[in-house]
Parts: sequence; C-alpha cells; structure tokens
Amino acid sequence: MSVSDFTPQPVLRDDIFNGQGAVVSGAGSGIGRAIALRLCALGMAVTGFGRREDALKETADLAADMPGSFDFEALNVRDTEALDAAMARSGDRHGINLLVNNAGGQFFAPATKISRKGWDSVLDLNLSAVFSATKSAYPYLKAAQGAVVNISLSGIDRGSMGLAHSVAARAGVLGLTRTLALEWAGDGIRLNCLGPGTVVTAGLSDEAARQMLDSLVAATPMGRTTSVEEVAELTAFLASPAGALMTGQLIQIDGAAHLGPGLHMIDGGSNE
Ligand SMILES: CCCCCCC/C=C/C(=O)SCCNC(=O)CCNC(=O)[C@H](O)C(C)(C)COP(=O)(O)OP(=O)(O)OC[C@H]1O[C@@H](n2cnc3c(N)ncnc32)[C@H](O)[C@@H]1OP(=O)(O)O
Ligand SMILES: NC(=O)C1=CN([C@@H]2O[C@H](COP(=O)(O)OP(=O)(O)OC[C@H]3O[C@@H](n4cnc5c(N)ncnc54)[C@H](OP(=O)(O)O)[C@@H]3O)[C@@H](O)[C@H]2O)C=CC1
Repeated sequence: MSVSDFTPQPVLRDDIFNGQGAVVSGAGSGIGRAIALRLCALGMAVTGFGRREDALKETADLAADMPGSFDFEALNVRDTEALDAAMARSGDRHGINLLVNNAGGQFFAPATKISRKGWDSVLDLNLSAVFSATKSAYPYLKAAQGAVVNISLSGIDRGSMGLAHSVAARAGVLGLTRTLALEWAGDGIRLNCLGPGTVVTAGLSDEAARQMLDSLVAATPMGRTTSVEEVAELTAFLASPAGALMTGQLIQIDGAAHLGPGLHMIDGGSNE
C-alpha cells in the first residue's frame, strides 16, 4: 500500500492572490483545509464554511502567520438561508474571486439499501447545496471575474459500486458546472470540477475505509493515493491566471485511477 503525503513543488508566485477573496466549504478538515491554507499562503483572504466551529478554529490557527487571512462561519451548507447570508457577508468583506465547493460526502451502500431519505440527503449535500452556494456567490464572482472549483470524485462517468447516490450527485454537479460555464462565460466566470482519486483524510478513516485502502491503491495505476496538497495546488492553479481559459472541465487528479482496472468496481457495500 502506498499512502501519499506528496507535496508538490510550489509553482505559483507567493503573492499571486494578494487582495483577492475566496470561500471554501468544508475548510475545517482534509482537502478543504489544505485548499484554504494554500490559498492563504498565496495571499488570499479566505472564509471557511463548515458545521464544526472547533475544526474551523484549528484551520484559523494554522493560517495565523500566513500572508493571507482566514475567517470562518459555522453553518450547514444544506441550510440555504444561512448559506446565502454567510456568502453575502464574506463577499461584502473581501469579495469572492474563488468559490470552492468542497463540503460533501456520503455513505457506502448498494442501491437496494439506500432509502429515499438517504438518497435525498446525499443529493442535497453534494448537488443542491453546490447549486445554492454557486448561485449565491454569483454577483461577487461576476464583480471579480472569478472562478469556481467543485470538488468531485474521479471516475464518475463509469459509475462506482456502492456510491449510486454520490455518483449521481457529482454527475449532476458536472452538468451544472458545464452549463454555468456557458451561461456565465460572458461574465468572465470560469467553473471547473476536480476529481481526486483516493485521498486519506478523516473522511476515509473508519474501519471499513481502512480495509478498502489496499484495494484502492492497487487499482490506481500510479500506485499511490492523492495527497491533499496536490488537490490544493491544482485548485490554486485553476484560480490563477494560468487557468484563464480553462472552464467547464472535469480534471481527474487520481494517478489514472479512472482509466485503470477498476477503483469503481471495489464494492463498498453489499446487497446481503
Ligand atoms: C470505491 C471508490 C472509492 C473512491 C473513493 C471515494 C472516497 C470518498 C471519500 C469521501 O467522500 S470523504 C468524506 C467522507 N465523509 C462523509 O462521507 C460523511 C458525510 N456524511 C454525511 O454528511 C451524512 O451522513 C449524510 C450522508 C449527508 C446524511 O446526513 P443526514 O444528517 O441527512 O443523515 P441522517 O438523517 O443520519 O440519515 C439520512 C438517511 O440516510 C440513511 N443512511 C445513513 N447512513 C447510511 C448507511 N450507511 N447505509 C444506508 N443508509 C444510510 C439513514 O438511514 C437515513 O435514512 P432513513 O433510514 O431515515 O430512511
Ligand atoms: N477522501 C477522499 O478519498 C475523497 C474525497 N472527495 C471529496 O472531497 C471532499 C472533502 O472530503 P475530505 O476532505 O476527504 O473529507 P472530510 O470528511 O475531511 O471533509 C468533509 C468536509 O465537509 C464538511 N461538511 C460536510 N457536510 C457538511 C455540511 N452539511 N455543511 C457544511 N460542511 C459540511 C465537513 O465539515 P463539518 O463536519 O465540520 O461540517 C468537512 O470539513 C468531499 O466532497 C469528498 O466527498 C472526493 C474524492 C476522494
């Protein structure tokens, strides 16, 4: 098994985001925290969203000496009213040059074991909340000619055992991303999806996930997991002038897992 803590060589100028603002959901842990910290290191004023105030506070402590800044709002992204109000506060404070819709997750279960309520919960978190956040950030993104990065999964085009709800939601996000890339191109707003492969975070730390890890790595042609820093660097790249003509894309950062023998065939649930 090869779990990666690979840290990419920085490729962006240290002050590239000075004077710019971002919102990152799920910034209190894992991928979202790594993205928030990288943006702060590059001079961005970042607002983090998440339900757990203590986790967001830890991110704020880690960002304390960085050139940018980190403030946060403890909220549930599924609460549209709270989301709209927090987005407006952040936008009014420092503008929104970048929105990162990272908060998300699901449970592994075969479709026969997913109740309608379970389906609705996963769709609400991983699709509808992304729509709400993006729509509510629109005036600020337009003013800044900004960018949106939606954190998705790799391999959503070929399905994934045990993830019917989540793959359907992420495919919906890709459709939304491409449609808004067309509708908002005239405003100078760009939207892209990033599809990480397996990333070892708290979200993948339960016993079932740990047991799957060897198989997940074995099904990844490049033979290792994706590090949170790699996802963060690519997010920053997409927000930078280097990504100026990139929009409507799903970029899979997964060591070719989506092409390989079958991350998607590893069964996280069982019909029994
Ligand atoms: C093989 C390829 C692998 C590629 C790697 C993929 C790696 C992906 C990793 C990650 O995504 S990391 C992030 C991980 N973190 C999480 O996933 C946690 C996220 N979970 C949640 O936020 C919530 O659990 C939820 C899924 C959004 C549901 O929230 P809600 O508060 O609405 O839930 P509940 O009210 O508790 O339950 C609603 C409904 O769902 C049913 N349910 C919950 N868990 C299961 C389960 N394990 N199996 C079946 N059903 C489940 C629950 O029973 C409720 O339905 P009813 O029973 O009331 O009908
Ligand atoms: N780890 C992996 O292998 C992969 C992960 N992903 C995706 O990357 C994203 C980040 O996952 P990862 O960092 O691994 O896992 P984490 O569980 O560490 O991160 C999920 C984050 O989302 C936040 N969140 C979840 N639900 C809500 C909600 N209703 N309202 C507000 N915030 C919420 C959580 O904060 P809080 O609990 O405080 O609300 C948490 O910070 C997710 O969308 C995940 O599906 C994609 C591919 C692979």
